[in-house]
Amino acid sequence: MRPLENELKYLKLLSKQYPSISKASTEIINLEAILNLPKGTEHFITDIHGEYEPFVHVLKNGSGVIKRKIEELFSNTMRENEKKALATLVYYPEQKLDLIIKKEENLEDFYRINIYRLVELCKYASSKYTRSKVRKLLPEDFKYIIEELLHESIDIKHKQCYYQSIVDTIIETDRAKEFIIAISKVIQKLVVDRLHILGDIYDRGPRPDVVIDTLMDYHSVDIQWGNHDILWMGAASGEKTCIANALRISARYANLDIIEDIYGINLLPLATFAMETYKDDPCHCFIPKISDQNVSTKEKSLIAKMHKAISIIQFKLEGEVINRRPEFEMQHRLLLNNINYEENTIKLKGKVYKLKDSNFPTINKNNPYELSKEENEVIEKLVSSFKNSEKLQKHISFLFSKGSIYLTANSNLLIHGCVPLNEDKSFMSMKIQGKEYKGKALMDKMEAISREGYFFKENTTQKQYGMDMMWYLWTGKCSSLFGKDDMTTFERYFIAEKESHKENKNPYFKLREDEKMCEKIFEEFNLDLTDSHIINGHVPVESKNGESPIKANGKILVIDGGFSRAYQNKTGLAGYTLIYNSHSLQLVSHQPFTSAEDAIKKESDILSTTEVVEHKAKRKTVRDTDAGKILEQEVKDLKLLLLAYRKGLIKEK
Ligand SMILES: O=P(O)(O)OC[C@H]1O[C@](O)(COP(=O)(O)O)[C@@H](O)[C@@H]1O
Ligand SMILES: [Mn+2]
Repeated sequence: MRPLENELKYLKLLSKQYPSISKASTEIINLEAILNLPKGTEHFITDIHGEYEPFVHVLKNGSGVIKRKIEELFSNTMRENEKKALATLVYYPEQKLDLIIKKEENLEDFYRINIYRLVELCKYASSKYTRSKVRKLLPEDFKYIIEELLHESIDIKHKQCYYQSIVDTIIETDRAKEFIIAISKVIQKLVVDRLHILGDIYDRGPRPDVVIDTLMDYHSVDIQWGNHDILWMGAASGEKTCIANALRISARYANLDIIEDIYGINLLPLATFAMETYKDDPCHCFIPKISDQNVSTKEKSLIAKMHKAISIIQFKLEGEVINRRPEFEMQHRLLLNNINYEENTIKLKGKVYKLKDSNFPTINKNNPYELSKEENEVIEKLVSSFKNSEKLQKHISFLFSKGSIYLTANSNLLIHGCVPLNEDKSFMSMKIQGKEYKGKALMDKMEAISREGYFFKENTTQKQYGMDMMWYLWTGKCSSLFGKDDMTTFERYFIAEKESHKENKNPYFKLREDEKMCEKIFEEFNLDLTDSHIINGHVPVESKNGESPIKANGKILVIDGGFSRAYQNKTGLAGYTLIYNSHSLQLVSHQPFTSAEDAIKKESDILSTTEVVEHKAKRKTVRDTDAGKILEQEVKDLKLLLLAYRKGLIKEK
């Protein structure tokens, strides 16, 4: 068969890279070899909520994968405590070595034994990758040495001397510490081929910035945005309502100093305004949730005032967005105009409730959504601080570049919250700029618009619309990130009756239990009906009440297990992670983690239980993955090129 004209053009281009039959056929052989290798391990983590310590630990131990490899490799040759020590060395090489160097009497001996063990472990962990892939993961400093050590077999007598001499030289030249650190990091990288973060890096916990810095340093990662992430993305774009919300949550969890110290956002204007405006107000509904005993009563009282000030600013600003975007259909969230400012009550869904707090010194009852002059100044200054925070901008542009609303990866659909559905199982639709969208198309559209909110020029209508969309994604009923009909923030602060706090989850959360519904979703996202899964975070799985994270006969996995300390009493756990290797899909549940310090000093690993969700009858190879599909296409193209060479349609160089 003769290639078509366009095909021939393309093949000529390809021939520049593979100018001869031998070059093209070597590449085919290489690609075929890669296609037959076992699929790399994927690691899924969600809802980190600023809890950097357990997150970093789970990342370092690969959800238990490193421990398992040590177990498999050294089961009969090492004691339990030695295995633990080796694992800790791989997780925290710098810190552990600092401790060891101080107290170890025979350091040389320690180095020799551990370098040997680490090289063996590294060999084992790299066995399913090609040499070229492993080479790419090696640090420049030790690239050559590690490669040599990995590919030498010390059982062969004459090579033993060679191996010994390399190790001796490492120790003699005083490079053992650096070498151990380097090879430990290579092992950490080898056990996870791809990391998926299913959203909610931000809010509630202490250091989301450390989480993002860690991710920026990670060798292979993608992110599915959570509602708390999009909130910060909107805030960094300059959207006032997002800024107010993000600050409100930071005040609620007493994390304001981090905003100042890490992101360099000046909170003085807000603090001064709050102290003046709510001077004699105890702001009792706004006392922050603090577990830290070191925070003084005075500090708490200041945070409560700032918390109230920014909350009122938020409610006013939300009114503005709701009014300028009727297509968001959020008019029912206009609450400030339902307050009876004389009687201190509010009318909601036909019922009158007493307000727990009725001191609103900045609200003009005739125009409750209007910001006071001072409030306006505060928020304008905040907008400028958020936009000019170099570190925040660096973090948020990383979320844009590595992230998306959803991702399909190796036949799995990854979404933080849900696929918005109606009760009748149809996809929920929303009118955007005059056109109806639903299902996959709705998510694609919302993502495209959000990107405009960050990347478009200042003061353009597209940018403003994009920024408003990010706020909608935080709280709107058609948002796949939020997945509820209402966010009852006002009610939670001001009304005692719990019935008013209720937020109804999208029907998806019930319907997803049904396998048929999952199949409909797979179809919508062009995924295979039999082999696919949906992976969600967002809603903590109440495992202590018997809820299972595995739903719809294994088609859905919900892995929000409560990294967030604030939610651990709900779940009874400290988080789930998911591992997808060439043999199986495994769910790992983690017990609370004390601290990195304990993990290093006491070698106390996180206690994790692994459950195999699905065992693959046939081991998955690279050929079965998305990357494999691309490689297969390359092989096909190269075969066509070979044919063209043989027929003389293209000349060899
Ligand atoms: O427990 P908190 O911090 O007060 O937050 C409650 C709010 O958080 C939300 O659950 C959203 O956060 P999540 O994405 O973590 O669920 C809202 O629906 C709710 O109003
Ligand atoms: Mn969430």
